[in-house]
Amino acid sequence: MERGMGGSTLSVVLGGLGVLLLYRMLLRLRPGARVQDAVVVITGASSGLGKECARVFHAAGARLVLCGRSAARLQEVVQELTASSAQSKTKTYTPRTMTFDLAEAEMVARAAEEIRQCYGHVDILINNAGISYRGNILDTDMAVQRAVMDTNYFGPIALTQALLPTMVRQRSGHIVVISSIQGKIAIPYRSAYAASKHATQAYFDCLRAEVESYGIAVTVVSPGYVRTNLSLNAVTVLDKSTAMGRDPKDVAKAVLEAVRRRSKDVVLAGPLPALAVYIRNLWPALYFKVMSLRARKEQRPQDA
Ligand SMILES: NC(=O)C1=CN([C@@H]2O[C@H](COP(=O)(O)OP(=O)(O)OC[C@H]3O[C@@H](n4cnc5c(N)ncnc54)[C@H](OP(=O)(O)O)[C@@H]3O)[C@@H](O)[C@H]2O)C=CC1
Ligand SMILES: CCCCCCCCCCCCCCCC(=O)OCC(=O)COP(=O)(O)O
Repeated sequence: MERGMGGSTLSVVLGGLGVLLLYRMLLRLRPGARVQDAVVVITGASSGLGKECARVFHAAGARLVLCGRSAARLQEVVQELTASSAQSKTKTYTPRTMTFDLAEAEMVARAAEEIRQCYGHVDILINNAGISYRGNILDTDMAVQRAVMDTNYFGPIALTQALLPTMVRQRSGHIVVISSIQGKIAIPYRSAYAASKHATQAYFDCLRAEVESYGIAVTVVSPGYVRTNLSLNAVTVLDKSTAMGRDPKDVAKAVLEAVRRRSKDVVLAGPLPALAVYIRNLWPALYFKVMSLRARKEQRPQDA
């Protein structure tokens, strides 16, 4: 009798898993959202992951608006992309550029207006620009905490809110934000950065629920280390973890795929950081212990 019940529980579980797998396979078979001719705005397009996103979305036939602080560096990207179009079979467009500092609220508002005027609407906004910061909290000025928040959080949400009404009017759109695995777990000596990415995750999770009924999708992408100059720009050395990180080309392809699939939350990290996200939620005491050991290990001699 008992064995019979055990057998039926097992078949219910296996049946459930089978239905789940089938559902996931069917989801994959759905035709992806169209990127050809879509108006795609990418921030931080002058280097690293933003530049690679520009490459893949350009090759997919998107009409790009590339944003950054340096007009010259953005023009270099435009020239590279235009040169690459010669061999392309897809219809491609010469990207437009927009120069502004995300940390300057007034500049963001003006830029949003100009971005809207480029093509009259925006289909996809990729909030990619960001800066890193490493340092212990005792030595970190409030000015630094605010500066990281301005670039990584307030700038992207200001741009998003300024472009949102056009998406609501057109009843379609897609907002992507490049967060970090540090939006889901906090590691020592990254207070400003991890806080800005946690805030990002929370804001865009709220946004997703609020705008779904207007046909607008929201994707939060949380990569682990990516081989770019992010740490170089923050700490003036390219650290080992970043140098051994994922190829930004692969991450950019995953962003394109996430847009096509209208994915909600994408983690692009190795097994250990991915496990850490679960441990943080399921066994916080263990996570805090591991982080405290890590903080001691990385403590600089003068802090000891
Ligand atoms: N590299 C990594 O290991 C990881 C990166 N990420 C995230 O990926 C995103 C891209 O970073 P990544 O490509 O690695 O780093 P890069 O330093 O190569 O690129 C950062 C981009 O952001 C732009 N930017 C920086 N500050 C501002 C500002 N105030 N206003 C406007 N644009 C600005 C820069 O443009 P310019 O200087 O020309 O203005 C640059 O194009 C970031 O959000 C980062 O947090 C997430 C996880 C891991
Ligand atoms: C026995 C089970 C133990 C479970 C706990 C495991 C804890 C493992 C911790 C792993 C931490 C990984 C951190 C990865 C951080 C990262 O990839 O950040 C990328 C960035 O966003 C940029 O980082 P930067 O360091 O340059 O600011």
